[in-house]
Amino acid sequence: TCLHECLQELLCIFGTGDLGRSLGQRLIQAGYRLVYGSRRPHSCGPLPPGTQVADHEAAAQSAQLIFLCVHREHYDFLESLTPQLKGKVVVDVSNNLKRDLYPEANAEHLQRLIPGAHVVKAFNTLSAWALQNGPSDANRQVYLCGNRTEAKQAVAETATKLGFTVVDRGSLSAARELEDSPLQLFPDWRLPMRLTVGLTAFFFLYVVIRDVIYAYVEQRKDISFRIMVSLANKVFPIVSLIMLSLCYLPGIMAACLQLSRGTKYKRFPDWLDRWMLCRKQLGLVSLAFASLHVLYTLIIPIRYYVRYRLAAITISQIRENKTTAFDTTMAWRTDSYYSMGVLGFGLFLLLGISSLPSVSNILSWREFSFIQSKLGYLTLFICTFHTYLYGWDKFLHLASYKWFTPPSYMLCLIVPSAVLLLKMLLLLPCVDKRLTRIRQGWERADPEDGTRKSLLT
Ligand SMILES: NC(=O)C1=CN([C@@H]2O[C@H](COP(=O)(O)OP(=O)(O)OC[C@H]3O[C@@H](n4cnc5c(N)ncnc54)[C@H](OP(=O)(O)O)[C@@H]3O)[C@@H](O)[C@H]2O)C=CC1
Ligand SMILES: [Fe+3]
Repeated sequence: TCLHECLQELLCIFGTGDLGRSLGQRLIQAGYRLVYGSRRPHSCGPLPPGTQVADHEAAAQSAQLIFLCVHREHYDFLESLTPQLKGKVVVDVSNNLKRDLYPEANAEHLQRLIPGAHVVKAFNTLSAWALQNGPSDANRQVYLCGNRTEAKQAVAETATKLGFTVVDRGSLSAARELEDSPLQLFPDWRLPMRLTVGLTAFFFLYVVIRDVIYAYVEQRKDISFRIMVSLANKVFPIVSLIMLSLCYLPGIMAACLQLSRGTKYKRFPDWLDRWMLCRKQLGLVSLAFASLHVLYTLIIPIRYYVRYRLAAITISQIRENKTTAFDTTMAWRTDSYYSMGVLGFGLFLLLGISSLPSVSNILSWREFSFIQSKLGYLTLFICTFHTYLYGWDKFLHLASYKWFTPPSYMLCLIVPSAVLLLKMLLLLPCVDKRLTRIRQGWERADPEDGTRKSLLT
């Protein structure tokens, strides 16, 4: 048994709660020997088979590596264990319920409590559930940080044996960041979401006032039922088209900045940087709204209101014994409008698919930028054209401007039209040549001046 015991390292876990049990089970499966340290070693419920349990003192004494699976609020009891913990590696796995709950990171607080021990922060980004199920593709990484390299190495070795990939994040001062990371709520999505909500609210109010309230005030007609489908199907494509243009606007602005500065070695303003970094999210929201537009359009024929109107028109024509003549222009107009919509949406799907990491990873940089830039502008152009076709001849009719306001789709066309116009200006041979020279660094390259290169190459 001595050989057996000497080969298998003995580890210790403080705390017999959810995480303590799950972690223990994994450690046993990986071939470690394990002793739990508990306040009540004789009544702590079922533990993974093959483990021992002792009081904190005895457990700490017997192992070199101790996982602390106890909430931060209860750390105080460790102070009395100072002699047993001297020189030991103590792993802090704790998380907080909220950001900035304490002035100090849990792991740093722990290191101050037991200065003789080597504290390593690790495993906190995994859940007890993930540990129990073993590492899966989506949850393979263990982040760790600590002040002592040997201590980190010991923890990294254990994590590797459990099948995780270890990412070293540096000294214990990185603990705060590691503790904050499970509490993050889609940080990259904040700006795009605010924009989406703002634009949606604005255009919704706009169409409610302009369509529903206007009809009520001017003609005493209640068409509020239109909010559910008709108005929704105005707001979604409008927001989608604006968001798609907003994807491409920062790139154009960056090019204009570079042109006016005559160099690429100068940092962009912060807001532009942040805007560029959320282009993917802007595009995805836009794609989601475009899909909604497609679905809403598909249900138009089964709407009660539409079927009622169609039947009413047909019946009145039968009664009056009349037939309306076939209008070829109308056929051309509606068909090209639908066709552009379908084409635009198809290209848009392609853009969305190629932005998936598994797809973009197999594309070369040139292929990726061809799809995202060339096909992206083509998508924007087709979707804008689709909207112009929808307006057709209404742009010049005074009757379309109720209360001197343009229809919502005309209002929204301003942004994509401006983006496309600017892009065409940038494609003019003389402008394009100058921009290429700036981006190749041939023109007034002064690296002294700038701290960062542009995101666009
Ligand atoms: N659950 C999860 O998915 C994850 C949890 N964590 C972190 O792991 C730690 C433990 O979480 P979890 O296992 O869920 O919590 P539990 O409440 O399930 O377990 C905590 C354990 O701590 C011990 N304990 C409680 N009070 C005291 C005290 N006053 N003094 C000493 N020991 C005490 C108890 O063990 P005993 O009775 O044997 O002494 C108890 O079982 C937390 O810091 C948490 O943030 C991190 C990532 C994921
Ligand atoms: Fe449309």
